[in-house]
Amino acid sequence: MGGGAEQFYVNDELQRQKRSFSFRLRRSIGDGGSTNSRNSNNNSSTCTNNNSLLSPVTSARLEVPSLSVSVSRRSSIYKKPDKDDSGIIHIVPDIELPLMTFSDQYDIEKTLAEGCFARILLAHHRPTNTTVVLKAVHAELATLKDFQKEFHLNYQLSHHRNILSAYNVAFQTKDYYVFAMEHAPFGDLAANLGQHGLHESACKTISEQLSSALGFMHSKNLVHRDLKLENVLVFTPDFSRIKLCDFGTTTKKSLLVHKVKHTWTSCVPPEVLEIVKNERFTCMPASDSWQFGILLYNILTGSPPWHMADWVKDAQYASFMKYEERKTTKIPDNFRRFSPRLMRCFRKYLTHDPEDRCKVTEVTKYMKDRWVECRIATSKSAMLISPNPDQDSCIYLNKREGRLSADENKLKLKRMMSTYGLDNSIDQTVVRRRVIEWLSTCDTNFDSDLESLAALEVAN
Ligand SMILES: Nc1ncnc2c1ncn2[C@@H]1O[C@H](COP(=O)(O)OP(=O)(O)OP(=O)(O)O)[C@@H](O)[C@H]1O
Repeated sequence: MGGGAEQFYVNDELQRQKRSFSFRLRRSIGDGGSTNSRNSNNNSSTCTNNNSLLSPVTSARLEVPSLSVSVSRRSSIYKKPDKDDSGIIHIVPDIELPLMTFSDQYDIEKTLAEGCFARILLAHHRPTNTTVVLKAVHAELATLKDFQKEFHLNYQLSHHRNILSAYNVAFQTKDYYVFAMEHAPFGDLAANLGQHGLHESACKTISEQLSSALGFMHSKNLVHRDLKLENVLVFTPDFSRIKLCDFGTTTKKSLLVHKVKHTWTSCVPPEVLEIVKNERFTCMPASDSWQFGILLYNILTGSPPWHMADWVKDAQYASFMKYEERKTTKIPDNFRRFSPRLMRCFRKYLTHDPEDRCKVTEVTKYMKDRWVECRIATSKSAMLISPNPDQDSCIYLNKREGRLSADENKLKLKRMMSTYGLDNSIDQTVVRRRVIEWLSTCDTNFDSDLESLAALEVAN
């Protein structure tokens, strides 16, 4: 950046794969570093780095790690973390942030969102004629170290196709620490969800991508810690490309942390809910697994399964916990719409004890199964199911039934009854004869009708 505002990095090896405005990936990583968590005044990992890694280049280009290269080719930066967790990704470099104003290089088009700590701005980067999103973190709400850590992790994780790409561009203004990232044209999952959730196939697509992103982070011994609808960005209307964002609370596994502030209580795992204020606890990937389970339920239904994972205060959680611990076989009402296979999956993600919780990638084993069933036809909660004709709901099935002709319905009923050994073949001739006899005893004026019925019988 130097006198200018941006920082650009070069990696000859990846140049071939660069996008239209892409750049080259820097490779040098300093020694030592420090990490602080924005939300947890604790701070847990300690690193320092004296190298200023963001060496400027002269051309005005934005840099983002190429997404078309597989992770395995990313040599030094993405080498598997050592057994002692000293993976290089955990070393947060001290980045010198040049002071500038937004208008030096950007036209701010609009504010996309105001997070708890940051403003998210849609901007046009004039020198490269590129639309970017600027995450402007309030300088009085975050330390420089917090900012450096979030930027560093986001940038380093950008190689995964389901993790938001950050450009290698960071600067500070009078009030903000700022870094640039790609724009998600369809906003976040919360904005795309609707009252009744999404179709099963969309949920499968989302969960597969998200579990892959989180699995990638876990393989680097990183825990996201703030998985929620608002932190999943949508790039295509059919959800075939979604990306995880917001690495402000991401922490190295096994470090001592404080609770994440400013999140939904429904997303807080039970073991974290139990922690008293200011107490610290060990950060484990199992908390991402929990949040993944909550998010999965949320996208399937449109709302979280309970208000908080406290079996004393929350009856819905209490009934799930009883079921999950096999103290009852009664499926909690709000889970009745799901197939046994998906219930098995939920049990693994939403196990009360974090030690027993599955890995975040477990969901991939359930992709071929049916997830939503019509089991709740008689339950009260049936009314909660989406009237959306694409939704796998009883309401939808009933509507569809209504469209079938009476004959088709009779045929279906016959087939179903014979499956259960209830073959009810009725001799129509006998029925008709009985009706004729009965009518003849009722009303002598019915003669003509009787005649026509008798004629019908002969014809049959
Ligand atoms: N690249 C992007 N493209 C489009 N929208 C974005 C992008 N990044 C963030 N947003 C929107 O801004 C919101 C806030 O972003 P982000 O979570 O990064 O900020 P934050 O201050 O860390 O939020 P919080 O701490 O409240 O979760 C997101 O939920 C999303 O709706």
